[in-house]
Amino acid sequence: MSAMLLEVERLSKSFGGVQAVQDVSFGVAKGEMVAVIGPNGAGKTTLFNMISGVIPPTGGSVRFQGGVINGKKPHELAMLGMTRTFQNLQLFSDMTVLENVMVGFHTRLTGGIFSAGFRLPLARREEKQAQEQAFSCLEQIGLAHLAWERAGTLPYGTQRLVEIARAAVSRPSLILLDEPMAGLNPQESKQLVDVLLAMREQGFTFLFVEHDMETVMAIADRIVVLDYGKKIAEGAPEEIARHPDVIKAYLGEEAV
Ligand SMILES: Nc1ncnc2c1ncn2[C@@H]1O[C@H](COP(=O)(O)OP(=O)(O)OP(=O)(O)O)[C@@H](O)[C@H]1O
Repeated sequence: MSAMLLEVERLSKSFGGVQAVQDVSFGVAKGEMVAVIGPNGAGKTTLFNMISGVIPPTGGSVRFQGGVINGKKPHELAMLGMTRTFQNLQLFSDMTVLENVMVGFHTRLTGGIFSAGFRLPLARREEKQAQEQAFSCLEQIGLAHLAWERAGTLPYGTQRLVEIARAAVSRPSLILLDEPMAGLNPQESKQLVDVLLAMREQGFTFLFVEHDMETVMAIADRIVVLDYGKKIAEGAPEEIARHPDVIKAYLGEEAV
C-alpha cells in the first residue's frame, strides 16, 4: 500500500459520553519528525496512548510497518520496533545510566520493561552486546562520561536524555516522545533539541506530543493539530503557524 511507516486511520476513542479523539487520520514516513499539538484537552495524550498500545481505540486502526497493531501491548510494539517515552521520567533511579539504557535493549529482546528491570538473565553474549550498544548510544548522545553514575543523582534534563537513549538503543523504527521538553530549563531544552536533530540526521523517526511551540516550530517536519478530539490542520510549521483554524483554537491560550 503506501510507504508510510505509521498510518493512523480514523482513530477514535470515547470515554463514556466524552469523545476524546474522533476520526483522526495521519501518517508518519520513515525519517520524519512529526509533532502532535493542540490546546489542553484536545486529545493528544489519548491519541498517543492508543498508538503506543496503552489504551485500545473504540474505532479506527493503526498500522505500523504495514501491519495492523490495534490491541497490541506496548511491550509487543517494542519488539516490533516502536518505543516511547513518558511525560514523567520512568528511569530506575538506583541503577546506573548504562544499566538504564541497557533496559531498552532488553525490552526489545525479552518484551518487557519489568522483566528487563529485574534483570532476568540473558545469555552472556547478549548481555555484552547490550552493554556495548548502550555505551555507544550514550556516546552518540554525549553522555558516555556519565555511564556509571546512578541515574537518580543526575539533573532532570540529563535524566530525560537518558530516557531517550533508552528508547533509542534498540534502533527502533519509530520513537514516540510524550512532551519531551516538559520540565526542562531553557539550556536543557536547547541541548535536547540538538540531540533530537542529530538523531534525525542518523535516520531516527519521531512522533511527538509537545506544548513548547518554539521547539515544535524548530524541529518538526510536519505538524498535526487537534482540537476537541478532531484533526483541524496538518502541514509544515510555516503553514500551521498561519492557519486560521489553528490560530482560532489557540487564541487566548498561547501565541502560535
Ligand atoms: N480516562 C479518561 N476518562 C474520561 N475522560 C478522559 C479520560 N482521558 C481523557 N479524557 C478526556 O478526553 C479529553 C482529551 O484528553 P487528553 O488528555 O487526551 O487531552 P490532551 O490534549 O492530552 O490534554 P493536555 O494537553 O491537557 O494533556 C478530555 O476532555 C479529557 O477530559
